[in-house]
Parts: sequence; structure tokens; C-alpha cells
Amino acid sequence: MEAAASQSHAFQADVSRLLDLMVHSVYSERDIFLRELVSNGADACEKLRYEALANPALVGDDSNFLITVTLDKESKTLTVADNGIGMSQEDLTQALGTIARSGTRAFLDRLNTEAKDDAAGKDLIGQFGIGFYSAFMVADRIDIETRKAGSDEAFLWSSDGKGTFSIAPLALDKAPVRGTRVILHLKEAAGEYLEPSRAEHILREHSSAITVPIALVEAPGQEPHKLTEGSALWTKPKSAITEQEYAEFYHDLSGQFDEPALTLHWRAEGRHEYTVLAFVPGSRPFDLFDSSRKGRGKLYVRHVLIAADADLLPSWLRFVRLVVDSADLPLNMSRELIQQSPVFASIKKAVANRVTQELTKLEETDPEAFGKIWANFGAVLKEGLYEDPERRDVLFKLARFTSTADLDGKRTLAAYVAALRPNQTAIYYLNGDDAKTLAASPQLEGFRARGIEVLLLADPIDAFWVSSAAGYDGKPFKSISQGAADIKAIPLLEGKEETAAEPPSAALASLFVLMKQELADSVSDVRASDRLSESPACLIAPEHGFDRRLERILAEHGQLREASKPVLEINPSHPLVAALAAQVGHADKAALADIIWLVFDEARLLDGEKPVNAADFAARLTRVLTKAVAEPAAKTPAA
Ligand SMILES: Nc1ncnc2c1ncn2[C@@H]1O[C@H](COP(=O)(O)OP(=O)(O)OP(=O)(O)O)[C@@H](O)[C@H]1O
Repeated sequence: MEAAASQSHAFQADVSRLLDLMVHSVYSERDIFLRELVSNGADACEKLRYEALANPALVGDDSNFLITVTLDKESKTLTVADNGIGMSQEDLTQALGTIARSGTRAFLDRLNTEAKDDAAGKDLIGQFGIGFYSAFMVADRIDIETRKAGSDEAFLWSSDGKGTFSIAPLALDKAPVRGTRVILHLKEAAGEYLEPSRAEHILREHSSAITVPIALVEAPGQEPHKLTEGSALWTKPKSAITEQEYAEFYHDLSGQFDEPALTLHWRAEGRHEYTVLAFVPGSRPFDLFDSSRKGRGKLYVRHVLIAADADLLPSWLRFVRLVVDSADLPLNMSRELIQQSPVFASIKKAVANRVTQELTKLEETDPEAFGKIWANFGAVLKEGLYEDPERRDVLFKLARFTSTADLDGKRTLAAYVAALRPNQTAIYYLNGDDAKTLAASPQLEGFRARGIEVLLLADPIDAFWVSSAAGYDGKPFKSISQGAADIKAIPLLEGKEETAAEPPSAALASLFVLMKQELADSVSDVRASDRLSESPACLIAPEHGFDRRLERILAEHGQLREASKPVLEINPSHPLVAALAAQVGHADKAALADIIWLVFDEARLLDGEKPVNAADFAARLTRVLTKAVAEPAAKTPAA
């Protein structure tokens, strides 16, 4: 009967690829499979605990959640059983035939882009949790017997991990009363996991993150003995928790296997009562820049897991992995309503305050440790400068920048302001796509000559906060690629005197008129510049409107109907400008036009843009080069 109703299904292509890797894996830390299975069992118990709030009959009189690991040397099986929520037929196909978790998806993406072979793939396994599928590292067949809580149907899922799995109905007398048994038929080379001491060691090592008790049955028919109580780690006093337990908890919570850069654990007892256990990861999570910008905090109410992906912090702190367990939030509401309640909002605010305070404390007491956090998450924290004006001052204190005085990205605003030049009243910055290119921008020349420090802002969010923040310590932020430079009042550094003679003002004025006519559709103005000392020209955004970088970002996202035309600033003391000015009215108009366009396109190139028209640019350059090479040759008599 059962065999007749068995249905075979193919794994999703991605799963097959993953399984193939698992089946052939010689990954040395394959112990992780047990952690993953126990963690799934605990998740299933937590899900049922939550469902039972609204429907207590699902749990009935068996409210003692338990994970039981049974070893059977004779049949060479290791079974992980839980009395949690269980799976329906649909759950089985959905959850165990596709890629359910985003961590596994990220693992595969990385595998496709970076690690084409198995050896490199092996290194990646350790960085991402692979979940259930990791069990195929140690098993050549897996059977899952499961019955969903409240259902009178049970199923058997079975697979050897080679492309297909089958699902068949399972007689109720052979199925768990509720929950799931994952039966691993261990590979010959994985017999070690049937040794009770080995299994016990792994289970104890990974148990600190598991909120459900774990029992071990050393051989079929023997009494289970409890290894752990399953008490939630955050409920214990700090003094009773080891570093390793914290780290283990962090690994399970984040699905990331580095060491946390900062661990915070506190209990709030004021207006609301709640406990927080939070970690700043030691490296960037794969989804840090996902457009959803969702937090992945776990919200518990009186130890019942309400949501595993709650937004417990503002999105600019979304890299913090945390658990909040509240004693005050109501349990008789839906998880959506709980997260819309004023108590939730108030807890969220208080947690954000505390995390920010702790970051500030770290910045003061251990700047080096804080520097590492900033290097990983500074680009996200800076989103707070734009989105959370109330916290701007605190964030300004934390923020570190790359500047012309510090290319390593460690400059604070306080240090910047302490080093202002005489008569300098603004904090200058230049926005762009990467700090190295920015450091070579012609716009910086006049600032360098005066020893004025310029912040080099290369994160996309910079263009936003810097244009909305009023300033720091009473000094406004000013883009050096927008509006007039106003730096004449700041003295030049010694040895940087302006020596080069400028052309007569009438000649210069005629040149500017000609340039404006020639470039009419591409620039809003042509004028003399203070900010150039070596280059002939640069582009500047008009005084009012957006910074050029912000404009580019908005245009890329279709948020700008019409880009504004830049101002072309000319260095009057550059020899090219002087020579051009001398030729206006005398030289061949077409030849002058070529040079004017080349000067303009060169300024665009230095700004990270393309010439207006690549073919025109190439033709002009060729004409000018031909002339430059041909003319002296014509003048030189043949030898
Ligand atoms: N013991 C179990 N009881 C009920 N459902 C389970 C059990 N084991 C696995 N599942 C289901 O299979 C899915 C896939 O499990 P897998 O370990 O691959 O990822 P995951 O547990 O969802 O990942 P994460 O650890 O990120 O939550 C789970 O989301 C769950 O729906």
C-alpha cells in the first residue's frame, strides 16, 4: 500500500549541486551536521510553542519539548527526533527539496562566482551554515518520519542525496505522535558518530544556543539521559556564561562562523522588562547590502519565539545579530500586531540607544577594536547619519573617514576640525566612487596648495547624508566640486606661491565666451578657477542643486528627470589656457574648437565619466595629435 503511494520528486537543480558537493565532501569539520539537525529540531519546537499560544490543543498534555538523539550501532543509524511542529506533505516538498534558507543560497552564489572546484567549495562550507543538507556529508541515505502537530496523516521522506527524493504516507503507528525523526544511515567512514562519548561531546559543545533540552539514547531500548536543560542562554547571569558559549550562540544565531567583534548582554528593568543578547559580527554578513535592509533579530516573549526576523533595531544597525526576550509584550496577539505595539517601539528605541552607547564606549576605550567594526560596518552606520538625525551627533563622533590627510580611512571629524587652516570655516569633501580616484582629482589641487584637508567620500550613502547634514561643530560641509571655491582667504603653504602669469583679462574673457558658445549644450558656465594649480580645467556642479555624484546616483535610479549642466572651471595660469587665449580671433576656428572639446572631455574623464561622444573625441584627438606631430616636422629642415 505504502510503496504504491510513494512519489518520487527531483530536487531543484541548485539542491542537486549542493548535495553533490556534500556527498563527495571531505570537509574536515563535518561534525556540524549534528548541530544543524538539533538546531532544526529546536526550531520546530519553538514554532509549535508559538502556534500553541492560539491553539493549545496542538500540544495537549505533552508540553515538555525535547530533542532525542538515538545511536544504533547495529543498524548504523543516528536519529535526531523532536516533538515539535512536524511537517505536512507540502512542507516536506517545499522545505526539503528546494533551498529554503538564504544562507544556503548565498553559499551557492559564492560557490558559482568564486569557487569553481570542490576544494574551494569546501572552504566555503565552514563560512555558511548549510542546514539540513549538510547531513549528506555523513549519511548515504536519510529517512524522515514526520507528523505535523494536529494532523492525522504522517509521511516518510527518503533520499540518497543523488538527484531525487521520495515521499510516501506513513502508518500512524510507525510515526511519531507529533514531530519529526531524522534517521541518518551513516556512511562507513562516519561510524565515529555512533560512539556515545563522541556524540555527547558534540552535542554538549553546541548546546548553548539550543533552547530545548537534549537527551541521548546510547543504544535502542536504553533510557534516554538528559545532556542539557535547554535553558535559554540569555536568561543565565553573565558570570555563568563562558566566552565559548557566547560564541557558539552567536554562530547559531547568525549562521556565521567567525568570532563576534562585540558581545553585549544586559537586562533592562525600568519601564519595560526585557533581556538582550546582541553581537556585532567579526565580518560582513552576506546580506549586508540586500535592498530589503531587514533586521534579523529574534524576538521572544517570555521565552516563546515570536519572530526570527524581527526588526529589533533601526536598519542602519541591521548588522547586529540579537535576541530580545520581553516580559511585557502581550502573547495573545499576532506576531505582526506585537511588532506594531508601542511597547515594542519603545524597546526598539532603548535597544538602539544602548547599542550606540556601547559602540561609543568601545570607540573611547579601544579605538583599534572599534576601527575593525567601522571598517566592516561603517558604510551601514553612516546610513544613520541620513535616516536618524536625532543620533547624528553620536554617529559623527564614531565616524571615520578617508581624507587627503589620512588615506587609511581613520580620520575622525574631531581630528579634522582640530587641524583647520587659518580662515577655514567649512569641512570640505569630495564625493566619488572610490577614494583612490578621488585622491587624484584636479579639484583638489588648490586645496592641497593651501594645506586644506578634504574628506574623500566613496560610499554611495555619503552623497545623501552629507547634503542633508547641517554641519559638525558649527562648520558646514562643503563639496569642493560644487559652487564657488572661496578659498582665496586661506593662505597658500610655503613654497606654493602663485607665480605663473595669467593672460590679460580681456583675452581670457574672449576665450570663455568662445568656450561657452562651443560647449553651449553641455555646460552651464565657463569661468576662472581658484581650485586648480596643475590641471587646465575641471567640472563643478552649479551652486544650487545636487552634488554631481548625488545627481549621478539619482539618475541611475531613474529619480532625476534632467541632469543639470556642470560649470567648466578653467585654470587661468595654465600654459595651455594662456596659449589658447592668445589665439582667440587669430587661429583657425575649427582647430580651436577641437582643443576646447578635448579640454572639456578630459575634465569629464577625470570625473569618472566618459567623453560626450567617443567617436568625436577620438577624431579630435587624432586631428590634434597629427597636427602636433606634423607641424614641428614641417618646420625642421631635412637632414
Ligand atoms: N526537524 C524539523 N522539523 C520541522 N521542520 C524541519 C525540520 N528540519 C527541517 N525542517 C524544515 O526544513 C527547512 C530547511 O531546513 P534547513 O536546515 O535546510 O534550513 P533552515 O533551518 O530553514 O535554516 P535556518 O537555520 O537559517 O533557519 C526548515 O526551514 C524547516 O521548514
